[in-house]
Amino acid sequence: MKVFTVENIRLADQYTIKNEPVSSVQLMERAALNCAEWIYSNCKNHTKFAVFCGNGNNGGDGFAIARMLYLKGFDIDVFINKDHLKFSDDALVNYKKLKDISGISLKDFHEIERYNFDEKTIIIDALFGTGLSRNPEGIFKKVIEILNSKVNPKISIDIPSGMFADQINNENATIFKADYTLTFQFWKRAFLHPETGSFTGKVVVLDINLSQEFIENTSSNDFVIDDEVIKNIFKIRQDFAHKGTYGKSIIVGGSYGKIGAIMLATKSALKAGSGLTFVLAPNCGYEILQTNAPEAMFMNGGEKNINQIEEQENTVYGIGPGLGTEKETEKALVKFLENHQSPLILDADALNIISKDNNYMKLIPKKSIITPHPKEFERLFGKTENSFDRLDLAKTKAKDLGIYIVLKDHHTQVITPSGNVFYNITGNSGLAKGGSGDILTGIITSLLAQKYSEEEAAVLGVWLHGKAADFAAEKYSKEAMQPTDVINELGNVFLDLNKKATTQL
Ligand SMILES: NC(=O)C1=CN([C@@H]2O[C@H](COP(=O)(O)OP(=O)(O)OC[C@H]3O[C@@H](n4cnc5c(N)ncnc54)[C@H](O)[C@@H]3O)[C@@H](O)[C@H]2O)[C@@H](O)CC1
Ligand SMILES: Nc1ncnc2c1ncn2[C@@H]1O[C@H](COP(=O)(O)OP(=O)(O)O)[C@@H](O)[C@H]1O
Ligand SMILES: [K+]
Repeated sequence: MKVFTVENIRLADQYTIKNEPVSSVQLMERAALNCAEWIYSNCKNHTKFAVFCGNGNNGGDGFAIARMLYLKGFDIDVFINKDHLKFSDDALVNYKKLKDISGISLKDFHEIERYNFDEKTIIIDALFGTGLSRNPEGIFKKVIEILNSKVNPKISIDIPSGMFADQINNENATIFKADYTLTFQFWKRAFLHPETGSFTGKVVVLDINLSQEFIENTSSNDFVIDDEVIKNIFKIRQDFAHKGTYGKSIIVGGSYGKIGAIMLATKSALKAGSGLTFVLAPNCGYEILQTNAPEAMFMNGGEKNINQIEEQENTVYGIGPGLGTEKETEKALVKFLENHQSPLILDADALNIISKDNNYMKLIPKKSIITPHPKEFERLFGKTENSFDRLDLAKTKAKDLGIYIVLKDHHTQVITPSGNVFYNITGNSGLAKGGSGDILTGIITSLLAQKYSEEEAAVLGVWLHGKAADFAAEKYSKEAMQPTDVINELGNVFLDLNKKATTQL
C-alpha cells in the first residue's frame, strides 16, 4: 500500500469527488459510516460516547459519527468550542443535522471538567485531522491534556489530534493518545515512526473508496508492506524442484560463547526454505551446530573465532550473527569482501567491523543487504536527531553505496538504492529480545539464495519474521515467546501463504 502525503491525500479526495462523482459531503458521510460501523461492531460493551469535534472536516466526521451512533441507540454527548462556531462547509452541514436531533446534548469544551467520564463511556477524538497546521494551544491543548488523563477507551478519527501526518512533532507537542486510530484509506507516515507512532494505538485502515485510478497513477516513494505486496512477491515451491533449484546459503558467524546466534540464523535459513544450507563457524561450535542443526553442513572458519572465510561460487552469504570483532576476524572479513562481488547480507558484528574504518564501507558489494539496528546504524553512518532524520540519512547512504538497508525498528524500514521505503507492519515487542535479529539474517539470506531479488528478499524477509513473531505471541505471549518459537512459527506462516497462493477447489 502506498503511503500518501497530506497533499496527495487531499488530491485523491478532490479527484474522487470530481470523477466518481460524489459530493464532498457524501464522501464525508461514507467515511463516517465506515467509522460508525467499525465502532458499532467493536464496542458492544459500551453504551455511551463522548465525541470531541473541531471546526474542520475531522470535526465534520465526528458530527456524522455521533449522529450515526445515536441512531444505533447509543447515548451521545458532543463537545465543541462554543466560543468559535465557524465550521468548514461540510462540517457545518453535519453540525446542523446534529443540532436537529434533540436527544444529543451539545456541550462546550469548558464543560469537560464537570463531565462524568464513567466506565461505560468511550472518548472519540475528532478535533483535528490531516489539516493540522500548528501545535494545539489554548482550549484545544487543555481538552487534549484532560482527555489523555482519563482511563476511558479512546478512539481517534483519521489521526490522533495534534499529530502531523507527514513529519515529526516537536518534543513538547500535545497529542491525543489513542487506543485505536481509525484512519482513512492510507497509513500516514507519522504512524510508522516511534516518536509519533506511539500515540496511535492500534491502527485500523478503513477503505473509503477513494479513486483507485488516482492512487495507481500517483507515485509515492513510501509503501507499507501489506498482504497485497506480499502476494505479489511470494512464489509457491515448484513441484519439479530439486535442492539446486532453491539455492545455496552460507551463514557465517559465531565465536566462543556466541554459537547460539549463528545457530538461530542457520535454523532460520533452513526453515525459510534454502535448498542447501552451510554454516561457517569456528570449530568450538562444531558439535553444537551438527547436533542441533544436522541439516546444515559445517565449514570450519577457525578455532574460537573466525579467521578465514572460504569463498564459494553461486552462493549467498549471510555474515555477522555472533561473529565477534576480534582482529583476526576483522582481517578475514575484509579479505573476503575484497574478493567477493555478488550481493550478500551483512548484520551485527559484520557491520560493527565495517564501522571501524571508513574504507571498509566501499567493500560492500553493490546490491547487498545490510540489517542494522539503530545503534549499529549510528556506528556506521553517524548520529541523527530522530527516526525521520535517520531514515533520510539511510536513503542517502543506500543510494551512494548502491545497497539495500534494512533499518530495524518496531516498523522496520527497507530502503532501496532508488530511494523507495517499505515499512513493515508485522511483528511485535516480543521480538525485543537478544537473538531476534539473527533470525532475520537467516531468513533474508535464505530468500536471496532462493532467487528472490534483493528487494523481494528484504521485503518478504522482514514481513515473514514479523508475522511468525505475531503467531508466536498469540501462542505464548509477547513476554514468554522466544526467538526459537519465532523460527518454529515460520512453517505456519508459509502454510497461510501457500493457501492464499494456491488455486482452491
Ligand atoms: N481523506 C479523505 O479522503 C477524507 C477526509 N475527511 C476528513 O477531513 C480531515 C481533514 O480535514 P481538514 O482539512 O478540514 O482539516 P482538520 O479537520 O484537521 O481541520 C483543520 C482546521 O483546523 C484549523 N487548525 C489547524 N491546526 C489548528 C490548531 N493547532 N489549532 C486550532 N485550529 C487549527 C485549520 O485552520 C482548519 O480550519 C481528515 O483528517 C478527515 O478526518 C473526511 O471527512 C472525508 C474523506
Ligand atoms: N518492539 C518491537 N516491535 C517489533 N519488532 C521488534 C521490536 N523490537 C525488536 N524488534 C525486531 O527484532 C529484531 C531485533 O534485532 P537485533 O536488535 O539485531 O537483535 P539481536 O542482535 O539480539 O539478534 C529486529 O528485526 C527488530 O525489528
Ligand atoms: K482526530
